[in-house]
Amino acid sequence: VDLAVAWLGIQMDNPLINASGVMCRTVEELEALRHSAAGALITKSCTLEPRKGNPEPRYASTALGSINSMGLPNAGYRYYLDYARRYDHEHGKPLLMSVSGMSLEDNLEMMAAFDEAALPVLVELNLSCPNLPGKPQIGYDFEASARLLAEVSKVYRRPFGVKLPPYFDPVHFGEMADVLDGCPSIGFVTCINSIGNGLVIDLERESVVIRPKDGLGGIGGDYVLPTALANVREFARRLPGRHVIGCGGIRSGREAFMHILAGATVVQVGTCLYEEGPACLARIRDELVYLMQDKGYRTLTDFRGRLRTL
Ligand SMILES: O=C(O)c1[nH]c(=O)[nH]c(=O)c1Cl
Repeated sequence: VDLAVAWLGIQMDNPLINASGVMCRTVEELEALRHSAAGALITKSCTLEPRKGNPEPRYASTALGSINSMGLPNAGYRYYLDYARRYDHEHGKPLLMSVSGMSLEDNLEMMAAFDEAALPVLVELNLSCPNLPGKPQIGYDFEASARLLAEVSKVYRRPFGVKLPPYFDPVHFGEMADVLDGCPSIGFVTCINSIGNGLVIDLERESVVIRPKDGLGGIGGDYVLPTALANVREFARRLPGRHVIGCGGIRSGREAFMHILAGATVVQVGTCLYEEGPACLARIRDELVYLMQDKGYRTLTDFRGRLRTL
């Protein structure tokens, strides 16, 4: 069995990447990922200036997944750009960079800086952070998304990707696919970000479990798998010439297989990585190999996008 993937000019020996935000905020965390079984790694979404993020507790796990309202804590884009400058792109694993500006101007300033640096990285522009009080998710505003992508394409002259929030209606799948179809620079879409503004309740304490936003936060883990798979399949169908990165609910080789069957080129692991640590990537990789062997598949292309309908 061969798990190799070649896409958008990068080669990965397996399709597993961390989800942006998990185990990727500091150089130490990124180096731990680089030494893990990950096929590639992505940095925490960065902003123009460093941010402390929301007050804690801002992350909690449950039996079925996680809730977070981190508030974009990060070291600022210069820190991640510096890491990318020192990175051994030639011999190391591919490096992806997540960008999540607090405004159009901030996004343009950061993307221009990444363009100027001309590093062999892939940029994932985050349209879907659900945890900035008072700020709507760009990904749910189709005109704002189209404007942002048109402006970014002028300052960042290479293919890049977007991190999308989950959509829940075929009309919205279509409207966002039209926006992305109209932007030739989009080489990939990552589906999905956490399901925004869920509420987890601690029954004993009769209380919420995170401090920000009176307990509201993005939901990840088992809760989101069906929604993640639907978004992967719907965007892969609507954007045949672009890659889809599957993210949401992956905690074993089984869900990784499902995402690829639904059309994902590669997949990202979030909540499971946060809870279990980088060792889960080797476990998931091996589970995927065994599952492919059981099913008689030799490569990912043997089944990618071949989800049967009834
Ligand atoms: O609160 C966060 O930092 C955060 N949390 C998420 O679940 N998704 C995001 O894109 C971001 Cl930016």
